[in-house]
Amino acid sequence: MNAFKTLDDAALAGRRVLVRVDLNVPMEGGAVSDDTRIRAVVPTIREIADKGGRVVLLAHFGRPKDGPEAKFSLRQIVDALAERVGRPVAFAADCIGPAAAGAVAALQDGDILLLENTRFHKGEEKNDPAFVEALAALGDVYVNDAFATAHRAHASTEGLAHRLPAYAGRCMQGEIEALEKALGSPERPVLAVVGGAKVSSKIDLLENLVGKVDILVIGGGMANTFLAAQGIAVGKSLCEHDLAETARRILDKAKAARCDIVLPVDAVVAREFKAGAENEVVPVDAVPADAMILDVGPKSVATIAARIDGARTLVWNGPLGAFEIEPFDRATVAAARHAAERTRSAGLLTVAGGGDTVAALNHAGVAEAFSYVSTAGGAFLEWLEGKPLPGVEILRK
Ligand SMILES: Nc1ncnc2c1ncn2[C@@H]1O[C@H](COP(=O)(O)OP(=O)(O)O)[C@@H](O)[C@H]1O
Ligand SMILES: O=C(OP(=O)(O)O)[C@H](O)COP(=O)(O)O
Repeated sequence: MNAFKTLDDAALAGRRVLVRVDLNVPMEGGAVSDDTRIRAVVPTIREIADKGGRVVLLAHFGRPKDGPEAKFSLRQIVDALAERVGRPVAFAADCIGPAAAGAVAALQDGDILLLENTRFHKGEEKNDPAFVEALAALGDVYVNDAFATAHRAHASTEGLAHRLPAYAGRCMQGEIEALEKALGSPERPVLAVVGGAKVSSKIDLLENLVGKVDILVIGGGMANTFLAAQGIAVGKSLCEHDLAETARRILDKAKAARCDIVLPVDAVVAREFKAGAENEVVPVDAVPADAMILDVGPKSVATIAARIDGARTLVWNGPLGAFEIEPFDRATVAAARHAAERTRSAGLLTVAGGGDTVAALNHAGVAEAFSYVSTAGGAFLEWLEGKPLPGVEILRK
């Protein structure tokens, strides 16, 4: 049972409906390379439009630092979105002000409009009341369908719910129901795999996670920070050296909580971040000073596979390597296929999430074989560690 209101409770006909979605999709060569997050919000968009609502979509894209930048523009998503929804989607070059107001005023019942990246305004991440007001002026009703961004207390994910009648969209509703069903009381041992590149925004949550899971495999860019914290030289690898103390604290907490931490013992290193770059496998304590770790090595993959064999539940966020560029996809693909095989043959419960993680599972051809795939990475992990998600909590009020 959900304590929050859903689209079943909302009067939508003739209303301007501000719908927060997560369109933070992976791109390659200017095109959407994995459309999972787009497809996830299509039911909500169509339902609101079919009920006569005027759909005004709010979303972020990437992490722009200083205002508008073409590479972070949602304009590049419009065609892919319109194609998946199967209807025209208009676009406004700003999410507040005259451009947005004009585009919203032009909408007829059932029309769909996407507003430019909310993060082009500093007020978004600050949840600034003036920015919330500017957004709220564009709508009569607020729907949050962005579970993957529900761990952020931003203007479009949290602030608006204070100002307008607020409802959960179908993706948000479905994610929470599915995660509660799958992981409400997970069978042990529970194995978590955490990798990826968002080290600073995800490392803190590992402190609670080690109290919830039996084994934590750390890979990807995240592993480099833990290796460096133990005095291992990681060359030019993606690594947040200033988080060494945090990493050491997490290792201590894990020991106290009897959570096994599994770090890579070998690595695939290269001197260039590009497909087909010359590479070699080295022990993690022999990374050349001018090279970077782009994947975990084969010995580490064998250890991860053995840990998967011993688990009853697997939760996964963050690729083990830079899977977008071959051959640095090998560990992620091998581990994903192994997990999928254990799901089929041994009833392992496999739950994975995150924009790039889902893309990696699709790349490995196993997303369908996992028990459940969430659109969310960081939000999924925070949900798992038992932390209230601001975007969800405000809907429950
Ligand atoms: N060793 C590494 N060095 C650099 N980037 C890495 C490494 N391992 C993984 N990555 C990158 O991490 C990114 C995904 O991280 P993240 O955004 O945290 O995952 P998700 O979107 O699934 O939550 C991918 O683009 C991948 O290339
Ligand atoms: O891609 C996202 O999260 P994820 O990388 O944890 O899956 C969400 O869109 C949130 O993005 P953010 O981590 O820049 O706030």
